Amino acid sequence: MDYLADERKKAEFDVDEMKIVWAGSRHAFEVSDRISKLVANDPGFRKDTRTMLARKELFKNTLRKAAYAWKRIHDLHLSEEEASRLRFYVDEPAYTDLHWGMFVPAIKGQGTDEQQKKWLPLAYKMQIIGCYAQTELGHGSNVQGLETTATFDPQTDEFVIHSPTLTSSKWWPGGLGKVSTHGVVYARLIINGEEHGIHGFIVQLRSLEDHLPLPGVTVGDIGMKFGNGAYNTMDNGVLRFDHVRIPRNQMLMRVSQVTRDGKYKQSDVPRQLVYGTMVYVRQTIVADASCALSRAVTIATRYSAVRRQFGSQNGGPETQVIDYKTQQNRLFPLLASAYAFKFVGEWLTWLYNDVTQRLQASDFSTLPEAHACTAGLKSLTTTATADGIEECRKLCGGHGYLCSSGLPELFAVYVPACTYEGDNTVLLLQVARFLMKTVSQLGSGKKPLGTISYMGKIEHLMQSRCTVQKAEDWLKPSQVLEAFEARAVKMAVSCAKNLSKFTNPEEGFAELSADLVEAAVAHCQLIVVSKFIDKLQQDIPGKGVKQQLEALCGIYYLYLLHKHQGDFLATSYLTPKQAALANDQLRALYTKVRPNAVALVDSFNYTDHFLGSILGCYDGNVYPKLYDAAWKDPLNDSVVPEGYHEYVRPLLKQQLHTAKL
Ligand SMILES: CCC/C=C/C(=O)SCCNC(=O)CCNC(=O)[C@H](O)C(C)(C)COP(=O)([O-])OP(=O)([O-])OC[C@H]1O[C@@H](n2cnc3c(N)ncnc32)[C@H](O)[C@@H]1OP(=O)([O-])[O-]
Ligand SMILES: Cc1cc2nc3c(=O)[nH]c(=O)nc-3n(C[C@H](O)[C@H](O)[C@H](O)COP(=O)(O)OP(=O)(O)OC[C@H]3O[C@@H](n4cnc5c(N)ncnc54)[C@H](O)[C@@H]3O)c2cc1C
Repeated sequence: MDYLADERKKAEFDVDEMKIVWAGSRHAFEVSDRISKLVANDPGFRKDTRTMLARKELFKNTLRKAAYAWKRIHDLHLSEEEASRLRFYVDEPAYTDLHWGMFVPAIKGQGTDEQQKKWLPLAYKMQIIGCYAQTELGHGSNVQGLETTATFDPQTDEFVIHSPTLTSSKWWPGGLGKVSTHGVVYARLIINGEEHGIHGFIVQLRSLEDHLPLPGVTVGDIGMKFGNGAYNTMDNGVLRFDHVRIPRNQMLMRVSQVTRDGKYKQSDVPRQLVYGTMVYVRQTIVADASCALSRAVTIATRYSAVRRQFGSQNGGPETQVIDYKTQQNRLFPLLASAYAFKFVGEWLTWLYNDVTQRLQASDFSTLPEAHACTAGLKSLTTTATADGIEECRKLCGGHGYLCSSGLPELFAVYVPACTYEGDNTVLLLQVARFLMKTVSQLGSGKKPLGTISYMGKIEHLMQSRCTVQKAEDWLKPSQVLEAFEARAVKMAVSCAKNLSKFTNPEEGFAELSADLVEAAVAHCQLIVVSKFIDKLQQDIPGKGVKQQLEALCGIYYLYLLHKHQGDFLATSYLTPKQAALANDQLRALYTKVRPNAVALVDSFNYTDHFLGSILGCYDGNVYPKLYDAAWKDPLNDSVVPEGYHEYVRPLLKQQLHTAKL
């Protein structure tokens, strides 16, 4: 029986068409739908006991699943696209994520043609397994501060890789701890006693015969991480080198080269391309944020429609908690954010591909913008998603705290996204630097382009005032864009003015960094809002689909406007009355979305297997499933628990004795 059938009947739009919008295209939908069902129906990919397994068992099971996934990919002759969807729906962090997601891209992006020809076929066939070994015990954010050294030995035409201090131990790389045979290792290049900064080197770590560490290599796992199951399926590792020698041609040499006679040569590509893999991965993290958030929102929305508390009239049913405005005010902006992040993720993928093509044609002009966008949007979307998953847990009341809700594990797996691939604050400071540079160049005649083109309208935006007179005026895209642009420009200009009061700019930057981070957030929110609005300019087929997306877009920006009212008021763009009208419109949009809420999360097309949540199951039959699951807990295997006779019975006996006295 479908306990959510009444909710589904209320939908005012074509869910099948929305599924295609969410997937990105009909083709993407068909691949995703087919592969998600394939994984869901295969007992080899079960994950329902994951949070109960001890680490060793958990890890072995992950190795089994990764090998099984590889076998299925081969047996079924899956394409690259299908294989990546399969790994996604298996839904278990594994060493393969780093192999495919960082090791291979690092070689592709930073290796010469010759190096790619040698290493990529081995990696594609998984005849070698790689990780991305950059972070050290002492330094993660400050990449220039890494201490591992790679010293060129002209006698033997080799680099000597060495960990000179405890803090230079590599620490965190996923897949390194127990599995990787190779790593792209980042180290300080030294030639003839002279330092040339951080470079990537392909280093073999373990024997391909018996998997033992090669001479001079010390390697292991760094230990349990936050949560049950969760990211503990990954072998994040520690690695030390004791004068390990590698051939010269294992330095990744696309950006710079070391010649046979020890000359350091820089290509005509910018040095920052050494950071290229991080730009690539940050872009994929933005696309993934919408997946994690939409998953949590699906659980919270379905459960909120099933759950009833208070409000019974004449013995009738109680109120569905989704009908409380407070629940809507917490849930619907997250639903809207999931869609917003999807669309900005699609756009960012486009931007990344565009910059990659330009780089190949030696056009480096858009690299700073690509860095600022990937860094800023990675920070914005992962922070909102991690907070959003936790909010969804609270939206599910007490039951949200059970592992069977799926939310604790989802949070534990997701939350390190705020730290890995760049700490979110550190990344926003990068955006702030980019904004300050842009403001300082405004008078120079250099026209700001792309996501900062609004800075070109600085004179108008600094003077302009909001013209909203009634709540519906907040539905006009031009009005909304101007509001977000004026806020962003005014916050950036205010920071620039305050910075100019310092004689030492770096000192000023450090002192004002909290304000600079807020200016960066305002800029990034403008990008997300504008990309959502751009999406709505496209032809979107399907009955009612566009109207629903318009309502969600409105919720996204009006919620932000409400939450950051202080910025908009302080920059004098809005009056308090206009801010109140925005809030009226926001409530009206909640009412519009309410009957469509369950159908809007159905449009994500997640299987029950992928959701991994009793509260979020498609049929809404929550209570019997929760009740049954409780009895399956290993603690209920016996009626009297282990340890009773040892630790509880003696206490009870003692109490009986005291009672007699
Ligand atoms: C999935 C799970 C697996 C996880 C894996 C990991 O976590 S892996 C580990 C992940 N680890 C991390 O994510 C570590 C995070 N840390 C970092 O990425 C860097 O240390 C930094 C960006 C914070 C500072 O960089 P810095 O010390 O070089 O100092 P600086 O600020 O002075 O910048 C100098 C110039 O370079 C520019 N520029 C910078 N980056 C890029 C870029 N990517 N592209 C293009 N350009 C870039 C910058 O704009 C500036 O330009 P300007 O003004 O001269 O025109
Ligand atoms: C689950 C997980 C997987 C990972 N996988 C990999 C991997 O595969 N390969 C790899 O190489 N690394 C990996 N990492 C490491 C990761 O990239 C780093 O932890 C990350 O870049 C943050 O660096 P940090 O740990 O040095 O943090 P720190 O920089 O020490 O951050 C500590 C605090 O200091 C603040 N801070 C730091 N610098 C500044 C500043 N300039 N201004 C203001 N505040 C500042 C930060 O905001 C933060 O609050 C992984 C990490 C995790 C958690």
